[in-house]
Amino acid sequence: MKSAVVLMNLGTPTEPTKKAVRAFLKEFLSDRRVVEIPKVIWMVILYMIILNFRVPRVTKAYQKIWAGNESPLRKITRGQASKLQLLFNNTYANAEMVPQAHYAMTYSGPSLAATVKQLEQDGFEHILVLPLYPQFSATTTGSIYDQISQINQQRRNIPQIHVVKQYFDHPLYIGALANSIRQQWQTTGKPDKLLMSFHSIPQSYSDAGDPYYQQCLATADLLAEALELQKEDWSISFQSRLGFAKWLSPYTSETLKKWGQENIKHVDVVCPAFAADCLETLEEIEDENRELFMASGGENFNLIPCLNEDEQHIAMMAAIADKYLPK
Ligand SMILES: C=CC1=C(C)c2cc3[nH]c(cc4nc(cc5[nH]c(cc1n2)c(C)c5CCC(=O)O)C(CCC(=O)O)=C4C)c(C)c3C=C
Ligand SMILES: [Fe+2]
Ligand SMILES: [Fe+2]
Repeated sequence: MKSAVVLMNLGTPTEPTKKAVRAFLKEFLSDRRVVEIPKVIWMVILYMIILNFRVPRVTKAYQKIWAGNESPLRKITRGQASKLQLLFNNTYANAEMVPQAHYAMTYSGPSLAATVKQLEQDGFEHILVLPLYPQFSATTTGSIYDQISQINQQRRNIPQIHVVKQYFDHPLYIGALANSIRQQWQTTGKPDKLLMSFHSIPQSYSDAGDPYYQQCLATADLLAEALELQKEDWSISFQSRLGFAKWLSPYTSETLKKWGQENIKHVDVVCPAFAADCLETLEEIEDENRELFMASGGENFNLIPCLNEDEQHIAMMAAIADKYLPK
């Protein structure tokens, strides 16, 4: 039986231009899973404010981090799929059983719908979708489930698709994160504080039952335990909020500012909710938040890279896939 694994991430502009950033934000922020404000009100805010005022600023930010001819998120996700393919090629004794590794994006493409269509045409009977979001949120993985439902609605004979809902507490994920942090500490030394910064979501989504917050806390506790950290050695915070409503807190920017003022000199930041470096890590943390910390008294700031194409990260993906794929 031919099987395939589709790694999924959020999506990203095709070019660092206002036109491409606008198209990406328009598609992403029109998803009702992402923004739950009543549609008519949100469309006015989106078209009058976000697409006019946010696009120029965000385009400049993408220009700063652009990697050659593409966005880091796309480059890294494609690299992850290639590395996963290599690992599959090297570990499956029976060549006919080697799964194919692909990648898709929820927004901007390559779309899951087009990827599944191609896989069906190529005779793949078993598809595993692995959203590269360790912590489940309706705003991210939930949208991927929606896209699979849409794919099924368009067919009489639906494809066999499994989805990995979450892996926030997977020992190989925690182990890979701990290893990447220890590696950083071998070169720059142990910091005064380790900040585990997760992408935020609106507080109201969490209050209404989105399990993301609890899963972030669980990841953070497991990571601290794996690193044998004491309570005073680390904190959790939430970044990348948009608009004026309350989002999950404490906010990363406020935490770093406060730490600088409290005479904490050396801080490392790790972003466990991101499987690949992207705008939110390379620009928001590496530039904006570094500047905030330094301006408020900090002296040494390191952003620990996301797991990206790290060997242990790819091995984790293969181990997760192995549980679902036919033997
Ligand atoms: C407006 C609501 C948003 C919610 C809810 C949200 C949740 C969420 N997002 C990620 C992962 C990523 N987000 C990225 C960029 C990004 N996120 C939002 C908004 C929400 N995210 C915006 C508007 C943007 C675009 C940039 C900006 O305008 O600031 C990215 C990076 C994309 C890239 O191209 O590099 C990722 C990855 C998670 C994990 C999450 C909830 C758990
Ligand atoms: Fe986001
Ligand atoms: Fe951001």
